[in-house]
Amino acid sequence: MRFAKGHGTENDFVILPDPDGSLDLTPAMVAALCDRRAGIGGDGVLRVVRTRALGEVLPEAAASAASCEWFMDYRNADGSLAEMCGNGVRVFARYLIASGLSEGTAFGVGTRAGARHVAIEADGDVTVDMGRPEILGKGSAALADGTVHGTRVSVGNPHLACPVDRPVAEIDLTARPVLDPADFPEGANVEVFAETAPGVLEMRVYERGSAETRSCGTGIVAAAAAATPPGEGATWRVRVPGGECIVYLDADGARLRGPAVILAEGEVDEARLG
Ligand SMILES: N[C@@H](CCC[C@H](N)C(=O)O)C(=O)O
Repeated sequence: MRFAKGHGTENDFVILPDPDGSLDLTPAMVAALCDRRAGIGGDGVLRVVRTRALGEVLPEAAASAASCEWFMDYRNADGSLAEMCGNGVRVFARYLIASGLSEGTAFGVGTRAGARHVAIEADGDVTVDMGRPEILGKGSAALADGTVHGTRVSVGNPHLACPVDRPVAEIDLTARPVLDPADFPEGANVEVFAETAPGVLEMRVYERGSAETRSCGTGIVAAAAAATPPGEGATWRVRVPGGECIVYLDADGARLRGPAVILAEGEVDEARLG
């Protein structure tokens, strides 16, 4: 099986080219590929499939994905599906260009949250139109060292973005946050963030279906949206353990700008996985 390995601010992915949708990608196979000792290692898998070959009925909310030639089939490291991945979609775009599957500097990528428009910037960064973050109300999560309170935000996928009044580095994110299932029937990604300078957020994240990761693009947008007064626009630099992204928020929604790297390509023997 061909694969590539890439990352966006150290949120890392195993990329599986499957243009015609012939790969039977099971949750066990995803978990084995993402295993950092017995597999390739990654926070998730990006299956690169033509939208017309996806073999999955998309919900109404994702109907716009049908207009895109390529679909990002995102799987978390535990094999579960996710609607969107903000770092993943930048890396996916970089892969399409590097492998000659797409041309030009602007195109759409299909996701389970709908079409996402990407633009390759002159300096190599990728900017993604992330849609309008939906503010859904308040929520809380029990972490290993206490309870955090924040804002429930949908960026296509579910988030709880929690402002904290101490350095984010001090927060214990070793255990899976306990959430109220009434608030989050599908689970959620939990961000803790603090404004450390005007226009600058420091953030860490515990990702649904993975664990603490070095970055989460949708989480970065969720934190930026939660930190912005309702009805206002803003530009935030969001620093995460794996680097930095910029979020532009205005009446049209959110754009996420950041790096995307493909660093290796090769072949993996399925028979030796997990
Ligand atoms: N790392 C991603 C988000 C991946 C999906 C997430 N774990 C979920 O289950 O919703 C990002 O960069 O947005």
